[in-house]
Amino acid sequence: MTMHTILVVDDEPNYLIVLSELLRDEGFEVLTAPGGEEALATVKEADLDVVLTDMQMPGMDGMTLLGEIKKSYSDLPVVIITAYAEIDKAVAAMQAGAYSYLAKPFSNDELIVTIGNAVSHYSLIRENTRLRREMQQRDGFSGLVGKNPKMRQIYELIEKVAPTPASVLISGESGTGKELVAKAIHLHSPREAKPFITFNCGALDENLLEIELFGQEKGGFTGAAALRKGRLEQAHQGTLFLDEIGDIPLSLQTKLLRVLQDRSFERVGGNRTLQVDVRILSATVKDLKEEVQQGRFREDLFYRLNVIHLALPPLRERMDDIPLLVDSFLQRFAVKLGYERLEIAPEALRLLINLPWEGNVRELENTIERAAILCGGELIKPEDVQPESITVDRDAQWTREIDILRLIPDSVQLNDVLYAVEEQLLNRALEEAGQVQARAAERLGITKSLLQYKMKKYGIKKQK
Ligand SMILES: Nc1ncnc2c1ncn2[C@@H]1O[C@H](COP(=O)(O)OP(=O)(O)OP(=O)(O)O)[C@@H](O)[C@H]1O
Repeated sequence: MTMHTILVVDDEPNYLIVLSELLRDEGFEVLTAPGGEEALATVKEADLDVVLTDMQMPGMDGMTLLGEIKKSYSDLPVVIITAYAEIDKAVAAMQAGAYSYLAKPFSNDELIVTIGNAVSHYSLIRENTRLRREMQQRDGFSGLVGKNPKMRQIYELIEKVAPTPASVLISGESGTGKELVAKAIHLHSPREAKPFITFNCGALDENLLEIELFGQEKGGFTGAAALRKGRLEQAHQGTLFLDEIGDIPLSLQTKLLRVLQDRSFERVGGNRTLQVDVRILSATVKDLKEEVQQGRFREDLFYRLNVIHLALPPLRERMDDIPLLVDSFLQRFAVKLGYERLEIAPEALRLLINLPWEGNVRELENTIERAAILCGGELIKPEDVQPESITVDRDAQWTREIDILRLIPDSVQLNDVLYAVEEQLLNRALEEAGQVQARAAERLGITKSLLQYKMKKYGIKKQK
């Protein structure tokens, strides 16, 4: 067990001895100071848990010492000892930030309880600060990778809201990690061991959607052959994650609102009212406020879902996280593809850092997976990097019209042909685009950064 250190400050040597002995007997480590100045020097040097000081002392008195300590060590608890007749001074000390006071004469028990409370209070503050610092240094949280300040704020919010029953609305562009965030909230909540059920509100037609979410009674007016429990019931005692909530039809919004209000609902085709214990998380790429204004989304439902709002930043607003994300994907795909080693060449990484990433982290993840396959293991090179937004049209008409092979002499090296063709294509595209690189890249269906990389590779000089 760690020993807690108390600094006792008093100009009366006998009193100092008595207090120190008492506290030592209780297992505290005790340092002493005969006055305010000496005490301040000790505060700066020692790792203290509590300062216990007399109010009245010659030179720097207890009140001034308190003020000085609070300037630099605002969390360190200071307990003031006052004469019973000077209770007004004790009140002033409390207002100035003292943790507590002891009015003379006080009993041993009073002293020990007050100091014990101050020690526990400070330990809690220190633990919180340590956790916060640890969190600030983290590279990720619960499967989410990234240490950009915007992501760190998200981690902090997740930690705060996860233990509560509050409904959380997660917004963000496609591929920003909304589902991962929902899972992290569930995993840090008291419902962690219970089901996490996802329901995609935009996937099916209206009737099927209702059955899928609320279930269906056997027989009833729909004549269903068997009873079917919906996702809502499957999530009982756990978490229901409503993905693409902005797509849920208006007709189902009323029924969902009731679930949010009192956790009650009826299965389709029945009139038995059932109760369910679920926490509701939802996600949207749409601006739900705008949907409310357009009359497509119920305002009361919006407020019920949006008790806490978590807005995920697009990848382009946290480009500094790309190397970390790439690193984690490299590790994942090396294992998945059975490679002993998988790394990325610095030029290839540089290419990735310059792309717009409209598909966010999902697009980056897919790009790395494709590059990992294309490179065949070990090292991803710039030519292996082909983001999703750049697609290859294998059915293009021209490939069927021209017999390219007729133009190529027999027994040539594959790379010689590819390099020659690539170089000529680059030159032609640049010429046709009036040397405007962005336009040339667009004609070729590659990114500007990749074009620049290839120009360097073939020694094609910039004309503009
Ligand atoms: N911060 C992140 N760290 C690691 N992987 C991430 C991160 N964000 C997203 N991903 C990965 O990107 C992919 C997309 O994430 P997810 O499905 O959570 O996004 P989404 O915002 O819910 O997308 P959509 O709106 O299209 O459903 C997943 O494979 C996920 O693992």
